[in-house]
Amino acid sequence: MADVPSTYTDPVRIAVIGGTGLQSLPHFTLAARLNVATPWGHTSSPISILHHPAPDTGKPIPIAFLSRHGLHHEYAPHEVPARANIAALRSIGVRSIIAFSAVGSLQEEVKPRDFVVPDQVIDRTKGIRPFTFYEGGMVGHFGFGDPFDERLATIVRRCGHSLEGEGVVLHDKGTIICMEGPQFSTRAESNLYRSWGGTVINMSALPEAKLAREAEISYQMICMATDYDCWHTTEDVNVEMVMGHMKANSENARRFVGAVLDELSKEEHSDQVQAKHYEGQAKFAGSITAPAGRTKDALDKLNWLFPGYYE
Ligand SMILES: CSC[C@H]1O[C@H](OP(=O)(O)O)[C@H](O)[C@@H]1O
Ligand SMILES: Nc1ncnc2[nH]cnc12
Repeated sequence: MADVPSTYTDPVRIAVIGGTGLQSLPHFTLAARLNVATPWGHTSSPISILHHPAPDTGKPIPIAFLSRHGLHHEYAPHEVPARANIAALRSIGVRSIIAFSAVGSLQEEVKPRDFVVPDQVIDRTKGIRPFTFYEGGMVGHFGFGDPFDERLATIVRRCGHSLEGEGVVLHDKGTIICMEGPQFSTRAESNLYRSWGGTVINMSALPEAKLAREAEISYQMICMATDYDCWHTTEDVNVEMVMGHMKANSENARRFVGAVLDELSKEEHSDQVQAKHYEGQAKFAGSITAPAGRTKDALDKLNWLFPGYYE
């Protein structure tokens, strides 16, 4: 462990944020382990740089891996330093994130161990988590009609379907209810979310997805159902249940993520992986504050994230 490099000079374009029960990607070669300090503090775990052979050229492609809740699951959902995580990933070059999440199912047809590639989110966090890079003297407004990147989702879905019949069941769309936690929902809440059309529920899609959008990073969550929350006739959700299903299906989760990384490592996805379609958006979205109203503190922080964007 001690001789793993603590720096990595090439840009790293693709990252995986691992969630509950997916705290590492053991089948990859560890090339470096980075501790990145950002103006928003430290990341929830060191960033592992993993080498992954591109299927078309055999060339090693670097992948960044970050554990959302820390190496030992020590950060509760509301304590995850999401701004530091996203800022640190952007600072090493990341422009595409595959984020993994263990979720409760709000619909009968989404069974425990099924995968969902969601396309919508309903925000049920309570405003206690820092949720933007733009504050304290710089205002930014970003479109969030589609909270995930549909182009990335298309690739992810194709990879998931290619594994179907080998233990992977995939639902192509779904609305995540992102609740505050750390307590699970009441039965009344769970039924309310079902009536709203919620497909699955977690505690971590937000602010992660919002911050990725502000950072011009293409972001898609892959969810794996671990329980039926508390609306179903089966046993109410508990941690043992979540961890049990995650453990039992972790090999499929890793195969799914591995297939996505294989695909994204191909040269043909180079523009997508670099999120060329988002490039420069923050420059305009964040220019609403006239220079006279910008504070040095806000400018310093945002110029760390986007060198040269703002004066
Ligand atoms: C341990 S159950 C609740 C916990 O699991 C999910 O974590 P993640 O999204 O990081 O996989 C959920 O969001 C909660 O944080
Ligand atoms: N029922 C549930 N509610 C919120 N987050 C979850 N993560 C896994 N199961 C969950």
